[in-house]
Amino acid sequence: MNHLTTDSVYRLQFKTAASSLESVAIPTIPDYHRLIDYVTEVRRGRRTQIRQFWRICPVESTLGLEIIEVVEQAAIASSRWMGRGDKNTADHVAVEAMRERMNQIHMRGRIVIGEGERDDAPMLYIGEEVGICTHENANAFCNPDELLEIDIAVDPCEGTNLVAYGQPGSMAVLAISEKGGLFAAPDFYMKKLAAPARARGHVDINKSATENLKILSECLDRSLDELVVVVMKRDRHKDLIREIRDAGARVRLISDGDVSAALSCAFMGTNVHALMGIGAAPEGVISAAAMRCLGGHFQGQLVYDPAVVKTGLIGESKEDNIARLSEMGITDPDKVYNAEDLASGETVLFAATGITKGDLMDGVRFFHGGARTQSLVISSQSKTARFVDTIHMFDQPKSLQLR
Ligand SMILES: O=C(COP(=O)(O)O)[C@@H](O)[C@H](O)[C@H](O)[C@H](O)COP(=O)(O)O
Ligand SMILES: [Mn+2]
Ligand SMILES: [Mn+2]
Repeated sequence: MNHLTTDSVYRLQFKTAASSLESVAIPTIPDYHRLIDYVTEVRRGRRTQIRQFWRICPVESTLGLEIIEVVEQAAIASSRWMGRGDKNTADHVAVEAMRERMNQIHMRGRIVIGEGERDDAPMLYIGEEVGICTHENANAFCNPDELLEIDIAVDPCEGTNLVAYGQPGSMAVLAISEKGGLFAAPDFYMKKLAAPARARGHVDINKSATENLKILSECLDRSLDELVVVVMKRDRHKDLIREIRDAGARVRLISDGDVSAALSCAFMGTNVHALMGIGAAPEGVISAAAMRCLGGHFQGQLVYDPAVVKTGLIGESKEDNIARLSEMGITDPDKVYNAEDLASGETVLFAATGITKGDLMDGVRFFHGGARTQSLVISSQSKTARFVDTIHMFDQPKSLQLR
């Protein structure tokens, strides 16, 4: 199935006796007589009784590009509030900009991770439908039934404090998959372990930090003191930080922004070799989406015991938290999720634009009449990680800066 990328493949739509409209991705426009073979092949040998071939069209050819604009617009809006000490506005304007651009895209989207499960957010709330084909009058300009439903996880301003105080590592970010392809993470904390692809499946969240560092050192062919682990600077991580240092590795403390840290693990040259510790679960799913596409290691485990994390997202009682998880269909609260569990869809797309400068992307830079952004778009289908450098012209700029 391929509906999410910009690659030059086609979508064959057909009707069967049992279903109204279905579609499969095909690599080229085939000879008419080969259409049935294609459908059978894609459906892994299940021969399908085609009642009517509907049409062959390019896959959603603009989604990959438009999604870049979604994160770019959110980042630009937020970065106008960089360094102003007002995290709420930096967040709010990013949400507004992201939503506005998203609603211009020819798609049927649904927010599965958004602006808070509990805070009655008016925009990009969980369950909100986005995309032009979800509008009330959509029938006037598109046939919503022809479009695949997609799930979207957003964090329009990941690292609101970082933006407010001009610190590195904030970004506008989202992940997309077909319906059901992203874990609808509750507003809970999550213990996380991210590491480079070479350590994938070797390190394990169930092992101690000391054991994982030894494994990491072997997998990466580095001595322990050549390893750098990112940990969020929180009281809950005091023991973890001591253990990492005692093992001989070095710790890079961050105040916020663990999505950026997880992503950094997947790229050599960032000097980040692991992310350890507890952050928010929704950010865990977004990180997992990127790591799944990049082949990096990511594991997450929900934290529901207030004795482990006392502040923030979760309730006062462990039992209440387990009950809340169970209401959401999470019957094994201790389950360790791999990247493929958290972003299980056949096709996964990840996009981020730096708000402030980070390990992988520059932040938004304004100039007279415009701005320059750097983004990263990762696609599981095309197996690409594209760094996109964009000049935005707001009005008639006096000059365009090359670098
Ligand atoms: O830093 C973060 C804040 O995200 P945002 O609210 O979108 O600006 C995330 O990267 C963390 O994963 C997480 O939200 C944080 O660790 C949880 O909050 P805290 O209680 O401060 O640790
Ligand atoms: Mn966040
Ligand atoms: Mn945020």
